[in-house]
Amino acid sequence: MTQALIELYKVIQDRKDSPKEGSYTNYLFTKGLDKILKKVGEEATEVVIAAKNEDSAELVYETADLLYHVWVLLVEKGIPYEAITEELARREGLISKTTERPEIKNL
Ligand SMILES: N=c1c2ncn([C@@H]3O[C@H](COP(=O)(O)OP(=O)(O)OP(=O)(O)O)[C@@H](O)[C@H]3O)c2ncn1[C@@H]1O[C@H](COP(=O)(O)O)[C@@H](O)[C@H]1O
Repeated sequence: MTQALIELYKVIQDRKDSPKEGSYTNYLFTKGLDKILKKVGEEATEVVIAAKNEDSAELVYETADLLYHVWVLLVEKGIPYEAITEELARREGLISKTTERPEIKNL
């Protein structure tokens, strides 16, 4: 899972650095930040709708769409994927500590 997401981020970064004809990713970069933000919002809404419809296949499909568009946003904003993986790892550490100390669970 992590590796697939990292590979996807690298392909998106490569499209930004070396635009490719017919690339949907380059279409988004050409349109700019507002278009990318609109897509992130649309895809997030589609995730919510799929979940409410109890359609697992649709939920998987829309989640993949959302993850892709969020990665496009991060590349556009110049945020490396390591910033996300490190933040998740840091939280994993925090959650372990919280589990060991239930008295701070609600913090
Ligand atoms: N993971 C994705 C991916 N997920 C979703 N999409 C595109 O996101 C769009 C979402 O569909 P919509 O109907 O919401 O949007 P649309 O009507 O096509 O476009 P808009 O006019 O709304 O922008 C579709 O065109 C999908 O093809 C993706 N496009 C590309 N990738 C990956 O990105 C990498 C680079 O792809 P290219 O940029 O196409 O070379 C490759 O690894 C691809 O697999």
